[in-house]
Amino acid sequence: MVNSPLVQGTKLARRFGTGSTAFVALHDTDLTIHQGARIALTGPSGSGKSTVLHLVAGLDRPSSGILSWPGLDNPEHHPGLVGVVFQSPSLIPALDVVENVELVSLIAGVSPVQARARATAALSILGLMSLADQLPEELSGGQAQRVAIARVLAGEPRLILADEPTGQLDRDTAAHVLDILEAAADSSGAALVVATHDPVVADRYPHRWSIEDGRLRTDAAATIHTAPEQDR
Ligand SMILES: Nc1ncnc2c1ncn2[C@@H]1O[C@H](COP(=O)(O)OP(=O)(O)OP(=O)(O)O)[C@@H](O)[C@H]1O
Repeated sequence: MVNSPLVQGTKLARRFGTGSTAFVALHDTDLTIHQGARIALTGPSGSGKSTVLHLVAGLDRPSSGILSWPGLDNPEHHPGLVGVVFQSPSLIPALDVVENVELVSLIAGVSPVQARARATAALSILGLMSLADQLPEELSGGQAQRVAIARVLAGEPRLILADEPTGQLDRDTAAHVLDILEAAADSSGAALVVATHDPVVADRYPHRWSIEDGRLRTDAAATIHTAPEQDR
């Protein structure tokens, strides 16, 4: 359901190291991502964008704070519900496109027949079936990134996190990849958070989170705020 909370973070923080060399990559932060939200996460290099995405994706654990999934029956667990698109598509070279896309389902224990059906559906929805038999080395950078998005869609995510998904692409190709990313989110009803340096990319989304030195800021319409200064 749109507008009900999907993910909530309470006083999330990430510190690296200990003692005098400790580094705070994310200061205490409360956040909410609503079902179906569209959010751009902007900030300079090293500001903490990937840190935020990795925590929400469950790829990293907060040093303190709690991440929960109130929109799910069991709010503590979210396996397979988050799809992550990285700057580099990271396709497996020995597998063709449809095999790359179905792999995530196979690893999750889905039957081979159903995994192939999910992969074919994802490629069809995104208009990529013509690439199904190609090997990654035969794809352009933009095509490979679109296949990586199909791979995320085949996992049937409730949330898609994209970390500089167009950072290696020219403007026109980037726009095409973002169209595909948004189509994937629309078709699955997933919320979408896109981390980017690029204001043109950020302007595509109605909500804006910005981060500097591990401190998140937002516009009034967005769904995230940092803790008061005295709490940091
Ligand atoms: N494993 C780690 N150990 C120590 N410091 C780290 C580690 N991972 C990230 N950092 C630091 O945390 C800060 C935030 O890094 P992060 O990768 O989140 O930034 P970013 O905004 O995504 O940068 P970029 O846009 O360049 O990808 C940086 O100063 C980085 O050096």
